[in-house]
Amino acid sequence: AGKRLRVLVDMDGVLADFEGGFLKKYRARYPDEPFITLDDRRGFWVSLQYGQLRSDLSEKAISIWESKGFFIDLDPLPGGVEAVKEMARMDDTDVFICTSPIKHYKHCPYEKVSLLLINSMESSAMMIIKGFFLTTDTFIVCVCVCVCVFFQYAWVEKHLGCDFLEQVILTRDKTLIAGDLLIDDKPDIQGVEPTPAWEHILFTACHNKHLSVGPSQRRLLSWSDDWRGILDSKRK
Ligand SMILES: Cc1cn([C@H]2C=C[C@@H](COP(=O)(O)O)O2)c(=O)[nH]c1=O
Repeated sequence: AGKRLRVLVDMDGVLADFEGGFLKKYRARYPDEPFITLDDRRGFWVSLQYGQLRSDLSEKAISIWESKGFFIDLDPLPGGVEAVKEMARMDDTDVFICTSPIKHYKHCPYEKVSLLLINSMESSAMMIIKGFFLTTDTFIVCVCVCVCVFFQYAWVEKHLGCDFLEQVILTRDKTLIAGDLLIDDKPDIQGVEPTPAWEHILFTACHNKHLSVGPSQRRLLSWSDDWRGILDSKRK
């Protein structure tokens, strides 16, 4: 058998409709605040562009994807789940969901919930657990991390099934992950590894579709584009 092909697929913006889900929830939560249409989106970081619109809007934007169930509620992008399932069935092919956990917690509304949780659970076990954390808010941040990360995992289980949880890689540095292809909507994927093993296929999204990319950078315009041809081009 030939060498096994390893495909890394990003979640937000590639399989899950982060931008659409964000705009819907942002407008619902802040109906009187200015917003950026998907056509006007430029640059990967939503928080940055909202901050440029008005400085306080960055934190308001962040609070949206930190809110309960944001990730699990995201709609799948057309054809993504089907494509990943087909890859997983292909001979000599392994596919992993390679996604970054969120990094901001200061607005996580779970702070309130977890504070009640902690104060109510004054059991000995909780006292021991709390003892491990320097302060209660370290513990709160950890609760937030778990909860937010849980919802990112939960999306995979909901749309790809629980067996697929085996294929999830959560990392803030994708350059460390060995694979042949990385399909991701983020134009610049930086990390500690200057020469990552994978070829980055730029998945077209509202925020990057106007970007002119180098001649060597291949794009996948959507999941109805020829992703099978891209995989085949990497098979030895
Ligand atoms: C657009 C945007 C996203 N994020 C978080 C939320 C989910 C992860 C997705 O990262 P990815 O795995 O797509 O590289 O980044 C942010 O933290 N700030 C932002 O402005």
